[in-house]
Amino acid sequence: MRTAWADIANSAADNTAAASSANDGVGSTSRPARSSYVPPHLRNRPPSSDLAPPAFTGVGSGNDRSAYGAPAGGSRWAGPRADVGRPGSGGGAPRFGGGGNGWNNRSGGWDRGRDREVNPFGDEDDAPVEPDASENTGINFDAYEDIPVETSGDNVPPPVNTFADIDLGDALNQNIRRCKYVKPTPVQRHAIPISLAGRDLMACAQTGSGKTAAFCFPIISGIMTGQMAQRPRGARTVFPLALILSPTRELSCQIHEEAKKFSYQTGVRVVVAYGGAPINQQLRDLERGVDILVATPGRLVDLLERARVSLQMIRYLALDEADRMLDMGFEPQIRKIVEQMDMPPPGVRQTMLFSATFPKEIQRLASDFLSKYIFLAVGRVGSSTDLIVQRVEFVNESDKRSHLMDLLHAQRENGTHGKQSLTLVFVETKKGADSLEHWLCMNGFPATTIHGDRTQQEREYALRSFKSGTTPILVATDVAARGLDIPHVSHVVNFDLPNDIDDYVHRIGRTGRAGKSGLATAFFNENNSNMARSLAELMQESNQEVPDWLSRYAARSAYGGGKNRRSGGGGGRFGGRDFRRDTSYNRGGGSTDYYGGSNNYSGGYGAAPGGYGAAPGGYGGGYGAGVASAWD
Ligand SMILES: Nc1ncnc2c1ncn2[C@@H]1O[C@H](COP(=O)(O)OP(=O)(O)OP(=O)(O)O)[C@@H](O)[C@H]1O
Repeated sequence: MRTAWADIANSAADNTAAASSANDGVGSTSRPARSSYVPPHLRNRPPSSDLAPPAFTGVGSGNDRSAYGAPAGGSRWAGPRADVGRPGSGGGAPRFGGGGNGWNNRSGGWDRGRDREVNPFGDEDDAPVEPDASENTGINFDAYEDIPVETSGDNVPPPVNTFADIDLGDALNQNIRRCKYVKPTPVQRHAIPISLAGRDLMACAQTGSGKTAAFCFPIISGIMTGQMAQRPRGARTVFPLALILSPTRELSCQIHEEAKKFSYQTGVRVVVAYGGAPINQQLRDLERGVDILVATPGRLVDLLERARVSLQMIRYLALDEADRMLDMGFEPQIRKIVEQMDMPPPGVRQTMLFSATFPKEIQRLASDFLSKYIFLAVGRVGSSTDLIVQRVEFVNESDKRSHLMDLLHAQRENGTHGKQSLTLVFVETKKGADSLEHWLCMNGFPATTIHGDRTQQEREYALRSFKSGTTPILVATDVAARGLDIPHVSHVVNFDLPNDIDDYVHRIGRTGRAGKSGLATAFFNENNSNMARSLAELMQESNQEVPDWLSRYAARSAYGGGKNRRSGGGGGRFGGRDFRRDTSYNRGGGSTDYYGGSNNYSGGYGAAPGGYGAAPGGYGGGYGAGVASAWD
């Protein structure tokens, strides 16, 4: 692994030399006035006269995004790198041969007048960081190595094995080292080259497997190195180049924090906007400049309607938890943002959709937002990682509290209920969350709660208190089910099971992240019989022991009950993966409208077991009002 970083270091040294010889002398010597626009790739350039403006090589592109500046991944400084070896490089992502050192080796951060970039890595100095064997170094990441990967679409760029295989630029590489990421996770290995090649992407990979970096790295790198058209200067309107949407405020904040780390000293500025927090502070942040806007849909619509944000210059659109963003709760807002405002259309902007789950009906909806996209599945669509030990226990409604108490006592006795071991308990309703929290506290188990009826301040306080271990139990509704990356969550309890197996996958995915193991316990009773079959299948698929009684429930129950989205007529859970391969969607047969050409489907999964998914019933899913209201 160290070799990989040594490779980067060596290539960086080479690149420095290349950059200085390629550039001869017209750099700006003074900091621009606050009002003048400075393209991101120029912001961190040394204030000396020894750097020339870039020789834009106008490298060819297989995409047609040039109307909005350079083709995504197409324009790089000083021509393509020979060692990148990306396929279809006509439309590939040639890199700037100088490796970006011309501007990346400056430690000053943003050039925006009064702003000084805070070091998101804390007090560490700026010395290069060697990977530390204790954290994020890929321990157990080997657990992901033999996961089957499926890609489909036209001319899929091959995966890379190391970060050194992809030229993300020195500043970003240094931040990757600071994050102590030694090697890319499987989804990163596949998704990053695809995105750097300028391709649209629908990516499905297990919870906790590093999807955030998989969409952030190409965006940051693209903004750093791309030739962007001059952004208009509205009186108070800002024009971000990238938009990352996520369904909850907390997740948007988390992505913002991550993206700030990845973009530290790159000159790329990331701003977050989300509901429940004072808009004025967010407006002030936006006014200071924004390249990447991370937002929840509601607050973004507000900003768009006030004309404080324009999407006219968007080059990159990423939807995290994309299936959630496009289901019934959010779809109208997302359509408004993406289709009815001023965002460039698919094929002009680059669109990336990520989630751990992707029901086929949602895939079909999502295809409206994409152009000639590549479908990537790392592991089975909607599967959970077998790093999570799943247990299901039959517990009657009236016994749930005492059963939970037994579990917590056992944890305490085993010494696993310390600061380093957090327990997340999911319940169905907001009232239920408050009442369980109160009861736990009364019984000597410090707990807090997060749900949609709490103020944003209370939600943030609860999350902080949980993360720090002050209250090692968090009782939550589905507002905390997706995306949150909280270290040391060792146990997820589904006190109330959700009505949708995908929600279960996301909930239990709050543990067993980044190669670490975790435990998930579900309380099951008669009220959950519509979940029996999908739950048993999911457990089987993740090599878990399925109790006999659950198998009997599963055998009795048919798909299609309740709100099980899996029952949808899209072929079911274990059918084909990319919905474009499903004959019921394949209008023309053979090569379809969706592919826009031949495909190189490289699947490798066995046939669907047991005829699952043949059940009738269309997409009858959806969320009860109480659940939906937990979201932003
Ligand atoms: N290459 C890497 N090496 C080591 N750790 C990594 C790497 N990439 C990501 N991580 C870490 O893995 C954890 C999970 O990443 P992330 O939150 O992006 O997962 P995810 O796939 O988006 O999960 P979810 O589906 O729950 O949203 C994070 O703590 C992140 O810092």
